[in-house]
Amino acid sequence: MIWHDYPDRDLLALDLAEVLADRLMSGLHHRERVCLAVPGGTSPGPVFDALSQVHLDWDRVDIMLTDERWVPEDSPRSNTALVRQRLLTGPASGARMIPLYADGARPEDRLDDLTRGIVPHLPIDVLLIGMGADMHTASLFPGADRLEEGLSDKAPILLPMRAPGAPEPRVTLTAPVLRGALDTHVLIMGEDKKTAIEKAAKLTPKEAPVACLLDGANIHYAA
Ligand SMILES: O=C1O[C@H](COP(=O)(O)O)[C@@H](O)[C@H](O)[C@H]1O
Repeated sequence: MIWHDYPDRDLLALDLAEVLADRLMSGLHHRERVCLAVPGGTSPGPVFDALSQVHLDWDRVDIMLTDERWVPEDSPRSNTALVRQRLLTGPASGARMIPLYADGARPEDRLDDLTRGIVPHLPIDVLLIGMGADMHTASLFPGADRLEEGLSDKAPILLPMRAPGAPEPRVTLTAPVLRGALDTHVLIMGEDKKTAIEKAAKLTPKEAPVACLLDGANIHYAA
């Protein structure tokens, strides 16, 4: 882990947005298009606000979520809605969003379509990812029904996931896809998450799923 401490959450958001923008720009020097994967949940909003205002060639950026809750876009729990409202706005509105949700009663109904949409954009160039205090990352939750499959080196790209700690079914990128990212940034805020990530570094991914991607990852932290 490469640890980056920030004096407060506002500075973290501004500085991390700058780091991500730099990495995207350097990717765009070498490739026609770059892929940025981002988390949902409560933490990344301020980073999205800052990143969306940066002037770069957003028309050449593909954005996908690390995971999605199986809820329609008008739900306050939709990660897709968060990205549309806070990241795909201003200069960044030129970016293309790769869907991780489609109409269907269950994630299984649309998994193949969603996977087909993701494949051409891999590997992820820049990965921003979150973590819950229970050490889940993306929607790889401790105790989830398909966690073992999601952590396996042979995992498919995308898996449905159901877990005691998740109020609705999920879809999630799996460990090999997340580990395959060229550049990884974990965003954590609050003492409870600091304690959790330090603990996770000493556990197996089955016990602490975030452990599957900590090797060489940049951890961005503010209390
Ligand atoms: O449910 C989710 O939780 C994690 C952590 O979210 P936070 O609210 O504690 O920041 C998030 O990374 C993931 O994308 C999301 O679906």
